[in-house]
Amino acid sequence: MTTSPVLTDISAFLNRPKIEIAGFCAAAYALYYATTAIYLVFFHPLSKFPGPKTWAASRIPWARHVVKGDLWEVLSKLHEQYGPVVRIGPDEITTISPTAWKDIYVSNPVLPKDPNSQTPPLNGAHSLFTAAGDTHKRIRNTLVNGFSDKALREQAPIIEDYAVQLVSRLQREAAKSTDGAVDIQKFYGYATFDMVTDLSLGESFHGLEGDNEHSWILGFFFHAKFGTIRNCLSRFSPLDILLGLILLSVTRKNRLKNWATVTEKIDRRLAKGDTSGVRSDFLTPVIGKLDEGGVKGITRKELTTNGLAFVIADCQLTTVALSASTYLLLRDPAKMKQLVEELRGAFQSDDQITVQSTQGLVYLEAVINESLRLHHPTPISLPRLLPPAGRVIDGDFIPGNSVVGINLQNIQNSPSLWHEPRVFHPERFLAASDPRYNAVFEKDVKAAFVPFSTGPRNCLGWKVFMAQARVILAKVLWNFEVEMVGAQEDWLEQKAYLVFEPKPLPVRLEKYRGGK
Ligand code: HEM
Repeated sequence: MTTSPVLTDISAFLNRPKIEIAGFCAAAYALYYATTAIYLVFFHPLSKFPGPKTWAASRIPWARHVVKGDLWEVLSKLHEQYGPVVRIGPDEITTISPTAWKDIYVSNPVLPKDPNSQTPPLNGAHSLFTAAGDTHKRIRNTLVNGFSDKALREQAPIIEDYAVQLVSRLQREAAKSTDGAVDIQKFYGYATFDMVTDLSLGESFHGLEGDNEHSWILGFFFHAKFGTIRNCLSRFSPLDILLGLILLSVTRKNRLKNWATVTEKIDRRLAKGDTSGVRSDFLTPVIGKLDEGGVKGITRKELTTNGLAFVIADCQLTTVALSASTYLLLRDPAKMKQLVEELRGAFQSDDQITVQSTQGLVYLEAVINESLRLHHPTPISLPRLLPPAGRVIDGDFIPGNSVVGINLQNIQNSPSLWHEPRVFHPERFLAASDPRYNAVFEKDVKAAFVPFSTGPRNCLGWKVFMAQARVILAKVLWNFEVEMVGAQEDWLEQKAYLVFEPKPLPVRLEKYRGGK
């Protein structure tokens, strides 16, 4: 039998010195990499969009900044250099065009989230954040009534009660602090954690009463970081699987314990049944809609996953937003004075400050909006995957299977859309008829400000957030004269992994002696 010439060639090749074989393989890989890069940069359907060539050729530059936590900052510079639409990866573009909101997040059929931006749930039960298609619709339809205006009115006592507790705790902290400094960011964390655990799981963790639950809050920020890096590595599989396995094994004990705690609380809450009229929370309208078949309502596991997701979203984002508002006001005493005058003019005593009574305080609302604009708690892109046929987005045809998104922080801070975008001007959000409004703000493109996203996947909890932010800020600034400790010049320079990483915000608090 004669040996085939191909096999003879292969066997001759394999008999060459190992160093030569390794060199050949390296050269072949380099050639493959170079030709792919040339294709991606010059011939790929996305090559018509501007952007750095290195980012078009490979995911590595993008991934480097995800891991460093400064992607939001780098993207902002790229938009200034290249314009409203920038190619930031071989298959991804980002836009800060306000007219793109509708095409990307609202138009039918709704574009799915980019799967690479999602950490799959460990137990298979989706939260609203990770669910897709009909599962998302079913879960959202079941939970939505817990977030209506009516539901919020009934939930208000829970929010108000913890805001009262926050003021007492701050008073105690200020009294016992040797240098008078209190890290207000930490206590905002406790207050929002207590509020949202009560609303989502039926009982609070009592963080404001003791310090025992701070590890949960810090754990959420750690998981946001881990999740972001894992999702980034899913572009370089199997690195994501490896990282996942290592971290999952390290955190396994803790996760199981936390899951058991949350499940136990949800079970206890469900056992209480419909408590409307006595006490309302996010679960009140869901009682009776449990369906283990997952056909109509929601399964017990899904309810637990969603309960935990609400806790994480609220506790992290609301804490970051409240800390940013406080910091920005402290840096600008004239704006702080405006707000304090509005609050102390509206309320003679602390107990008048409620979810309802803080509605319509225009300067307070302007401060919350301007803080969200300047320092969005999640300065991320909301990436969506195009169908294979592609789609026209904002007048441009985007080829199939590309990823497109709007970065919340970038669109809210672009000099092309805002007057002095990095300056704190709550006045820009006042009505044009308000004497404090200035015509310079007519340059602002308000359609760019969509901090809770839009369409069927917009934020379910935005009204809850606004209620918490109004009541907490109003109570703290009504009750205390607040002063910053140190200059804290670079406080806004924060790393972001899905969420801005918390930075301590030391303040001095002195009790306000006015009022009743
Ligand atoms: C400063 C506060 C908040 C901001 C800026 C914010 C922002 C957002 C944004 C931009 C999205 C869309 C995410 C995406 O498309 O990938 C979202 C979704 C969501 N948010 Fe919020 N959020 C805030 C607070 C809250 C709170 C307090 C809750 C619950 C108590 C909440 C619950 C949710 C849920 C469940 C979704 C997923 C909705 C869905 O996909 O159907 N958020 N949020």
